[in-house]
Amino acid sequence: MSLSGAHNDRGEVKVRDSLDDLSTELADYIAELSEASVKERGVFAIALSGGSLVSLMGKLCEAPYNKTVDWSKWYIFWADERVVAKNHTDSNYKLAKDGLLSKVPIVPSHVNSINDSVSAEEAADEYEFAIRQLVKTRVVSVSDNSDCPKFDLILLGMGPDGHVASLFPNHSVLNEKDEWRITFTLPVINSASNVAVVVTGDSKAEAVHLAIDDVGPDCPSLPARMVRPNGKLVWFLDKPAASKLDHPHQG
Ligand SMILES: O=C1O[C@H](COP(=O)(O)O)[C@@H](O)[C@H](O)[C@H]1O
Repeated sequence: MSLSGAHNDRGEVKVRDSLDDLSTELADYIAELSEASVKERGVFAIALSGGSLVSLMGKLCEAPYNKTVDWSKWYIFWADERVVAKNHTDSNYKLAKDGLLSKVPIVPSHVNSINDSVSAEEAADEYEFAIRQLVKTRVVSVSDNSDCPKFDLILLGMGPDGHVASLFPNHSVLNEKDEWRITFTLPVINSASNVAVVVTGDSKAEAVHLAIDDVGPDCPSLPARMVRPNGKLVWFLDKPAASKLDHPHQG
């Protein structure tokens, strides 16, 4: 059984029975957004995270998606990256390369990863500069309200503590208004046309509840709750992750 529906002002919530169903739903969603974006803008600017997300995107490497998606129009970014060498096991670039990018015909020059041979600060500055250049040429759109990039899609996972990307609870970077950094800050995430948060497992159920349900002002700095894009927000959950929602069948 699959369920989906609007969940107050916290976006659309899709709950799937199995990881297999969730992966198919996610692949369909990404493929549809890619098609719409290529039709409208000629390109698809997508930002990835680390963790379990990449393996849940695995169906994109299989039929029919591997043949129907216009990979030549994809521009890849990372919403979350660690400052390590690109061949390091902690590298989100490596994770995506091994699990996705090496399996589909993405143009190598469209892959915007960090420079791993400079300091964290320099890498952050370079990454922001590179994105600004692509905003200038409209490979990445620009927000209607600020100079922030407006990615066609930002994909996030969430930790059991409610962190998204590398935005952890009670961290000062949650208040960042100007800098984009290597790990995207909230102004960048919230400027996207589409944001999907993909969460599985019962260890995340409480954080999912706190991020989505009407829980009052008790957890103001839960990063996942601060994801409120100008565009569309969709939650992809398996049943264990959705198990503490007030109305898991709402909508
Ligand atoms: O630490 C991180 O965790 C989240 C969630 O990862 P998951 O494996 O539990 O899905 C991930 O999205 C983020 O990129 C990473 O830095």
